[in-house]
Amino acid sequence: MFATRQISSIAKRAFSTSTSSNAAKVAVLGAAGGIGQPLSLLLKQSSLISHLSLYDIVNTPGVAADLSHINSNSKVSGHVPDNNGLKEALTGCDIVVIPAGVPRKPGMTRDDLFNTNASIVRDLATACAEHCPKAHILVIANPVNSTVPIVAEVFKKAGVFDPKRLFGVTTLDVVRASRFVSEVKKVTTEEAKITVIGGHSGVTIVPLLSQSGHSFTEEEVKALTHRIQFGGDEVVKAKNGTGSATLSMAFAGARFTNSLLEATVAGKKNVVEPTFVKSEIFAKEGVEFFATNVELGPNGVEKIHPIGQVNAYEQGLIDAAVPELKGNIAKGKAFIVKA
Ligand SMILES: NC(=O)C1=CN([C@@H]2O[C@H](COP(=O)(O)OP(=O)(O)OC[C@H]3O[C@@H](n4cnc5c(N)ncnc54)[C@H](O)[C@@H]3O)[C@@H](O)[C@H]2O)C=CC1
Ligand SMILES: O=C([O-])CC(=O)C(=O)O
Repeated sequence: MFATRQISSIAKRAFSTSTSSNAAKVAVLGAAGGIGQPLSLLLKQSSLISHLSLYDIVNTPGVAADLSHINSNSKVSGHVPDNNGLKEALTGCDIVVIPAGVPRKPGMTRDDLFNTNASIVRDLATACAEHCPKAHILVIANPVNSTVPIVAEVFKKAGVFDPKRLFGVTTLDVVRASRFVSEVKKVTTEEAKITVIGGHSGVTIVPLLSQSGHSFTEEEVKALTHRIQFGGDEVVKAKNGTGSATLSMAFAGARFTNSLLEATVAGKKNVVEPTFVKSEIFAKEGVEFFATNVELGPNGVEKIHPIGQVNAYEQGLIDAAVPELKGNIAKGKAFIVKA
């Protein structure tokens, strides 16, 4: 009893109270986890964040106390479920980033996480729809191809869905693609900007190497495509049962969040990031969400870029991705819209 009361009073405490009006309240849900902690550390460095609100079912008071000693200008608060912790974490939020959920172990697919993560994401989305219905929602929790449709359906049910404000975070795929291509072509990562489209699992990850400006042998294309599609598996295998990518994901999640902050809070123009959003590109094939490069603006999605020119090999990859994506999206949707 004493311990619970003590934790909740610490949990509600906000630290380092300087704020700026030209900055946003950003919540990280799952903030005490493998991704959540380094992501929160990276976001603590942003001058475009006035309040960093950390929520998890455990340990956020400690994470918040620790981060609050960093002398950047944002306030940090830590919240756990006690005493309306989720409501306090979310109220007034401009951006909510969701890395809450279990990671893979070797031998699992991302879809194997559905049974556990679907309900976690549904419940967090329900709270967002109630307490910060206008916030931009950035979904990291896997399987992204299904968790993004889950958030959409929860928001639709609550009558507050704005497709311009819902993003599946696929940034890690382009981060990996850039790094892997830079290694093969012996160029800097700035010189290796790779478009990746589709979704975020296996064959739904479609790198468009032909658009990079580099030339590749057929073997290079096949090897790079496979490595980009299954880069997550490399980390899962190397971590040997202790989780999946956390540090590179935190880097990628911070990159996307910072880009969105630049577009929404700082008014920067021509901010483009790849992301899995509601899109017309394959809507006729029954694929409601699709990742392409997206221009971000003050209200979130400003303009969805078309796929552009692809070669026959890439067209084959797209043809394999579309039915898989369709199934993943339908599964997420059906979890909320019961027949
Ligand atoms: N989109 C992407 O590119 C990537 C996605 N991921 C996914 O991100 C998710 C998180 O991965 P890790 O941080 O490594 O896992 P983790 O297990 O280290 O951390 C997850 C955190 O979520 C918290 N959590 C669980 N249920 C919660 C709830 N109802 N409310 C709030 N917090 C809750 C846990 O307490 C834990 O602190 C996984 O689903 C993983 O597959 C991982 C890497 C890349
Ligand atoms: O592979 C996983 O399960 C985590 C993930 O999404 C990634 O690293 O791309």
